[in-house]
Amino acid sequence: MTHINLEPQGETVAVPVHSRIPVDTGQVLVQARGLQKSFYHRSILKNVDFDMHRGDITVIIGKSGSGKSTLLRAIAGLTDPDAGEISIDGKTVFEGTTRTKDWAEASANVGMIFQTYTLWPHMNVLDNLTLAPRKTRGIAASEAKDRAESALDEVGMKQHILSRPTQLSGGERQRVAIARALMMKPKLLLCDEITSALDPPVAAEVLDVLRRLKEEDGIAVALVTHDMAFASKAADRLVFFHNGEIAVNATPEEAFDNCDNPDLKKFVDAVRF
Ligand SMILES: Nc1ncnc2c1ncn2[C@@H]1O[C@H](COP(=O)(O)OP(=O)(O)OP(=O)(O)O)[C@@H](O)[C@H]1O
Repeated sequence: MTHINLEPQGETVAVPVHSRIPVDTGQVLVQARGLQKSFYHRSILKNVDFDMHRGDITVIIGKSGSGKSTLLRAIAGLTDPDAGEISIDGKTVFEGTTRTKDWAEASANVGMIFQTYTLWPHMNVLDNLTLAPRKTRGIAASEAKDRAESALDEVGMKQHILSRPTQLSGGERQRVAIARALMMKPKLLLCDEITSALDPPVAAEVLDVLRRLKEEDGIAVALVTHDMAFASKAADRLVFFHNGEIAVNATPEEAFDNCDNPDLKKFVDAVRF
């Protein structure tokens, strides 16, 4: 069995890559323990333990269908696991098979962004950003507008506040989608293949936005991607998903250079460039 360092910071402790992650009460923002999810009797998440730390970008890689999006959707509250526990910012939001009383409040800390932007084409950028906070979170129109301006400023898109999504490039749309996710001032962003449709230089600009958010605001980011070059540039931690399990959780250097996990090596060779 491969041994790698699973400690996010501090001492080096070699543990088997398939072992459970010890509970970490330091800078941990998300803790998922023992997550299980099946679709039509097919097990997609098999006892997954997963942590996200403040100010870290965690990149999740793995074959198509291995369960990466299902994990993000479970953390975002878009898919209920069949078993396990999820806590966000110290509050248990999901336990066993049910959402806890803290779920609604804690879910405001989570922003999710998708490959397809999911922006309303008939609304301008301002309305795209303010609609949900006003309608579902009861935020006043003036406050929502202030937040939208500040979020668009963070991603360098303030000058497009009155544009429609159809007038924007793919990279600009994705930056608007990030701004929309920032409207509720989240502590974590879950990004599902958000650069897959973008050219490499545009993907790099989006990555710069995420880096700035992590560095300036301490936002924790989880990024699902198939792009190994992007993964190695972006990641503080790299999680390799294999058949519904986390096979490797390591720094990129450990994962790429020292890890002798044959499945990861095969995957890296298959998708690299
Ligand atoms: N709502 C659903 N109903 C039925 N099956 C589902 C559902 N959501 C996901 N699945 C199945 O679960 C498996 C894992 O899906 P998931 O999207 O998590 O994989 P992934 O690793 O993100 O894949 P990809 O890289 O292709 O996006 C797939 O076989 C998928 O078809």
